[in-house]
Amino acid sequence: MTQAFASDWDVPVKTRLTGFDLITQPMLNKGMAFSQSERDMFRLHGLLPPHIATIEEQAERRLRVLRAFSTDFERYAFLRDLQDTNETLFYAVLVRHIEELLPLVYTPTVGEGCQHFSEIWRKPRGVFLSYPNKDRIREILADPRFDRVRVIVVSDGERILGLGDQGAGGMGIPIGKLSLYTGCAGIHPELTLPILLDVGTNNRERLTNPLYIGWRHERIVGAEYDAFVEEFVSAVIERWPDVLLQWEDFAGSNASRLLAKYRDRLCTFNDDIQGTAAIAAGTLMAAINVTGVKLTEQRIAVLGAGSAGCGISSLLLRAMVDAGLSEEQARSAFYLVDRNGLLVDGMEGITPAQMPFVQDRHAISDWVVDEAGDIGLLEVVRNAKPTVLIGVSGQAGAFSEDVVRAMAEGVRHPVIFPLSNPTSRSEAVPQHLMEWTDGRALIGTGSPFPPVQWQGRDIPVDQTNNSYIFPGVGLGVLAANARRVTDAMFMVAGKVVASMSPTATDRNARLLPPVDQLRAVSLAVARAVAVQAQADGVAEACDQATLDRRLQELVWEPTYRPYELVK
Ligand SMILES: NC(=O)C1=CN([C@@H]2O[C@H](COP(=O)(O)OP(=O)(O)OC[C@H]3O[C@@H](n4cnc5c(N)ncnc54)[C@H](O)[C@@H]3O)[C@@H](O)[C@H]2O)C=CC1
Ligand SMILES: CC(=O)C(=O)O
Ligand SMILES: [Mg+2]
Repeated sequence: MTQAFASDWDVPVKTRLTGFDLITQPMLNKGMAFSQSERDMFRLHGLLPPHIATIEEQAERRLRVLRAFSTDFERYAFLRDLQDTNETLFYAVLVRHIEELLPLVYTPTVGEGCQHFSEIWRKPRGVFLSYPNKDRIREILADPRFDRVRVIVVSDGERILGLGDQGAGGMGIPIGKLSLYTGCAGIHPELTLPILLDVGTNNRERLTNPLYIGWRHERIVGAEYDAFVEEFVSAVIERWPDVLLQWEDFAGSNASRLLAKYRDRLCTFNDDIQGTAAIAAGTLMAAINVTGVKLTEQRIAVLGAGSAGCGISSLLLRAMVDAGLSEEQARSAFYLVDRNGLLVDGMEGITPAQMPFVQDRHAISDWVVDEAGDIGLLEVVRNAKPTVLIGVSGQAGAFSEDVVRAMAEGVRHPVIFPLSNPTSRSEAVPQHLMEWTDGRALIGTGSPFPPVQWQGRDIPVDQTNNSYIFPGVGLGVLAANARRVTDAMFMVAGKVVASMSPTATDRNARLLPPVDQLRAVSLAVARAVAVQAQADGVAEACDQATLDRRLQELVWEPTYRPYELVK
């Protein structure tokens, strides 16, 4: 099949496939939308009912079925099946109904999809690199079907959202993330490849489930794990020297280590560290339009000092330094709280990523704490009076009434972002946050929530999720032909989202553009990221017109093109 670009929607797709072979190819199948002449040419008569449908009609039929299911998990399974049957139609439905479908193909329902991946597995999608196949990685990736791949999302399934180790079921995440690359940024599905590094699982439920599809073995760790990942990355570089590799949902200990190891060897980033940082920073910048508290005056408490917590803190620290603070002043504005409480100097087990954010014991020596001297989130909030509270701990309800009321006593407009996914792991429910702060909270959540009701009004809840960032970063990298991904590219991505915030012109408006504008957001992010890549010297310089043309060529619209038979 030839590559489809937006600009050549009327250029015929050339294929040798006919009959059943054609309609069972998800990327080529049009179902009942094959025209009469295509049915003649490709010997499709009898394989399809006689009616000739439009894509709009097909989309409507699928939507009716989707809406008739009683659970979101059934809807997830139905959409996965559609994606594996007729990919163009899947994206046509997704793009037209992004707000309704995003919670199904992505968080929260994708979490359930990963937990039950083995039960609903039907057709192969992407690549499973299982540890017993460690000597066949190059052979597997050599498949000509992957010749056009330009973006990979890879996971080892160990930290799936806030749901922990899902083993091979973690494949749901790379598939879901790449669906957003196409749905939000228009990157053609053929350019994307989901990969699952199946290195075992320590999840007993998965291991003892007779239907489990993965390698039935406990996780390999240490030198064996590192050698496997090294083999994978080397094979990727050899197969696709210019590919963009996105790491997703690796456990904290591996996430930052692997990023540091590989970020100078290929074009790569970790979405949980860097993408999350950009959307948290962008949403905070939008909140500043409302609160009027400058970035340099913010005090930031973060619950969960893992990949996302340290990534967010690092990017915000950089932004504060850019805004005029010294590094030391900026560091002192962060209060990172993990399982053992506030990170303070001298604490055991501090990781390199946490190190810049440990609080000086002397600086907090006058804090009022209980007799045992424990410094948990409540003590931090009472003493530090944070202006911003961010949750990336995966601990449902961790922003308790005590914590939130204490925060609301200390600041006029508490900025509260319970970012953990899926919904069941959110640190707070927005309606409670509104009630406990007398309507003063500015809220952003990782997963979608219904509007909050306050004083007779419905107030939308903004989804502070890296889905506002990574599709656009990917598109920008591809358009610029960037060789590396820099931190500045994420900073600019966050700023672009903030610049598109409705609060930029109306202080009473919501913080983020609504989800149904994700395509426009991704395009704006892509443009800025591509320009930043050039400024950072990781992409060849090109003029704006060239960049715009490349972006236009890359953005695929899910419509059917005419087909031509290759004899
Ligand atoms: N909204 C968004 O776009 C994103 C949300 N997330 C969510 O953030 C959460 C964390 O993700 P990562 O940072 O990648 O995971 P991680 O495993 O690297 O970090 C989680 C941290 O929370 C700490 N933690 C666990 N229980 C705690 C407790 N009771 N009190 C304080 N800290 C505790 C852990 O020790 C760990 O350091 C997940 O639920 C994930 O879904 C992650 C990335 C993006
Ligand atoms: C959104 C995302 O990347 C996560 O929850 O892991
Ligand atoms: Mg993630």
